[in-house]
Amino acid sequence: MGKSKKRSRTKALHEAAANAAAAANKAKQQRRLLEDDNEIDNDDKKETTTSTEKGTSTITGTTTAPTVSDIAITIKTIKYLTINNNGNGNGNDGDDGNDGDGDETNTSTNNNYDLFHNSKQYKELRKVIHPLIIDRINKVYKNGIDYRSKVTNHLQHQRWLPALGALQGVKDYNQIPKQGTIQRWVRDVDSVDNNSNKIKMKLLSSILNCTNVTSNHSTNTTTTTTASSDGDDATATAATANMNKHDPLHALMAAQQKNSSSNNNSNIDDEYDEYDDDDDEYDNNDNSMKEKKEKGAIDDDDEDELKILKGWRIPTSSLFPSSSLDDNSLLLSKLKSITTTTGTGTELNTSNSNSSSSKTPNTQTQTQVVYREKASERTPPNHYDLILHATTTSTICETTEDDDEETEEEDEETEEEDEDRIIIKHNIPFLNTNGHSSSGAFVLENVLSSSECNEFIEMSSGSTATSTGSTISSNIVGYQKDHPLTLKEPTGIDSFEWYISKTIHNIIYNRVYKYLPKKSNHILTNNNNNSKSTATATATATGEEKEEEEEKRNNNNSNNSNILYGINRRWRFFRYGQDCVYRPHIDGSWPDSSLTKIKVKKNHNTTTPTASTDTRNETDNTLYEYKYEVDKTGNTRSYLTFLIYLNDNFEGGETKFYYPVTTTTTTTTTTSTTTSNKDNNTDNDTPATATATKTQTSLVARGVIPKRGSVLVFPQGNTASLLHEGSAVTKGIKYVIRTDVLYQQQQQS
Ligand SMILES: O=C(O)CCC(=O)C(=O)O
Ligand SMILES: [Fe+2]
Repeated sequence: MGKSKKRSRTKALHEAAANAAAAANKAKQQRRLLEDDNEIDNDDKKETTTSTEKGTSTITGTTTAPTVSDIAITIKTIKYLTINNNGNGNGNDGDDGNDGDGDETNTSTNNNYDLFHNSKQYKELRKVIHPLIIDRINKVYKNGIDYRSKVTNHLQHQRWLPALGALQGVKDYNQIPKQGTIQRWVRDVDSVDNNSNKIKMKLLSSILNCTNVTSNHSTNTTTTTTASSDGDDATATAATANMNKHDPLHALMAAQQKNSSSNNNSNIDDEYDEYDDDDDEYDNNDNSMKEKKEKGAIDDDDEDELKILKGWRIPTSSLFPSSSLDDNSLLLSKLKSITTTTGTGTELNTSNSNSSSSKTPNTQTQTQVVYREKASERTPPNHYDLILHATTTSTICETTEDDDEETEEEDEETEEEDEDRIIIKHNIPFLNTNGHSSSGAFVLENVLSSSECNEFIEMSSGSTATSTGSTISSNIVGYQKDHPLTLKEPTGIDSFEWYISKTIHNIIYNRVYKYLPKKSNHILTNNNNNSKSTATATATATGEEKEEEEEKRNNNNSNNSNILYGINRRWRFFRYGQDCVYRPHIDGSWPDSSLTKIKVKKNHNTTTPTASTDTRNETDNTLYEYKYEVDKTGNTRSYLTFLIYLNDNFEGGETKFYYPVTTTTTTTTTTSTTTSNKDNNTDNDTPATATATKTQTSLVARGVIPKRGSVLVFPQGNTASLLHEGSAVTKGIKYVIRTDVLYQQQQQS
């Protein structure tokens, strides 16, 4: 590191220390002001809070005087009460004042403040509001400061550095965020300017660090340095090595600790709020970032925040495939039988629709729209409708209220046909070491044959392309563009949503069943607020409301054992064009989806499909309606992502995971202070050693290289918080199917 860098860091430390000292002194002064006024009676004093250890502030009922942070809260509260509410005392409305929710005033001036505290004219007012203040302190402390809402708020306003500070608070106070919250944070961080990649990585890594996956990968390094200088450098090294030099907050904390120990005060909650008071100053505009860099808070010279490792490839195996088995599979014949005879009557698989296989059933399977969500109603709004297709058979007309057209014989067939199939399960080594030992991420090789993959690609590609840019309005199967209104251009990741038939589900499920965990003890939460713009049918409540509902549901269910239920039949086909990337995200947990075929009435007219349901004339002119429902069971949630790779003849396009790795470096520095021994004319070295341990967390990215026909399975949501992306496809086109593995809460007897 250059000398000037070191100097600027030292300067930043001094500044931080000075700021901390000023804050503490100011708080102390205010405390004196309140006490000197004799307005805190003894009872109130007893009710104030004390903090026994960092991060746990409780109402103790002792007579301990307020801590600096109590006072800081008080000060902010008074500011709030006096300035925001004209001193009428109505501020005690449940708003936390300093919770970073944006309500704090920036217009307060020291003049107002001093006037309020010092002037006799406000004495009566001070008396009146004092109980309110105490009440506020108690309230804030009882609930603890919610650093999560601070993070949310800072991220929403693109205040990246304050967000980092608040994230540290979340971690230190062990405030585990909900799944939807983590997902939102990751999404918000995605908008960090690409030029500020360092801060972006830091934020992502901090987010991952404060999830309930507490342990990280970790490495230890021991470095021994011998310096024969005058000792100054060694002292400097030892003094700074204990801090994570990337983190301005750590520097600040260290400075505050130093300061607070001399002030005999070890609890300064405001250490996480260093940047709070001047939010605007730290907004993410280039100037402020530049300024921060100049102040040494962000060090460009330090090691990379993100280490990208070479992609991981499934070890090669010579056991399969058996091509004769592939070409006669029931799955293949089922796929080949699918035609689109509704709507315009366009035949989908012109080359295959007449192909005969020994197992080709006697039925014509058709696709039709079973659910449609208007482009403007999608989350976020899109230029294109969301269309869910399903296959239905035309020759078997059941009168049951069931969408599952298959016969029992077919069910048996699905079990028989895969007896010879060899599937290999590969645990993903880099997600299953150290801290991620319980991530349970794995790849199943050879779930689909090459021909089956090709058939899926052909089937999903359909005969339509949305090159006109208009929303598909027919029943024709085909990929659809994804173009959220917030973006100038489409994402380039086209999608096709298909509610697969029970037979297709059973074929795949039978193949993978024995490799899937049969039980999950995790609390499975639902999150319809998912990243890509694919919303579910029942998404009406807000994200927060849904999270609350979910939490209630989970609380009512003390036994969180969930048993394997099946694969979500709503499949999302994604087609990545050149350079397209599915940006870093954490997959959400989803409820089950179902399609019910309801016999409506006899009708001789042909009907046109409607938005959310579809009607169709069967051969006997019975009218059926297909009702797509989400969360019909009410107790089934997904816990694993199930990603099927349909091809691998492209470049790039890894499924890349980001995970924090903590490196602990112990540096022993030996300094020799040379004293001359005149008597025997030799130099006498008196070595002094200083040992410093430095812990640094950086983000590592490593991809799984797609292999055709294999399935990547990994935990979703906050069960593992696996941050990942579909990396850019650098050449060719990538096809995947994305669905989830569902688990059902066990009924209590
Ligand atoms: O395409 C990939 O490799 C990743 C896709 C993904 O993360 C998703 O669909 O949730
Ligand atoms: Fe994903």
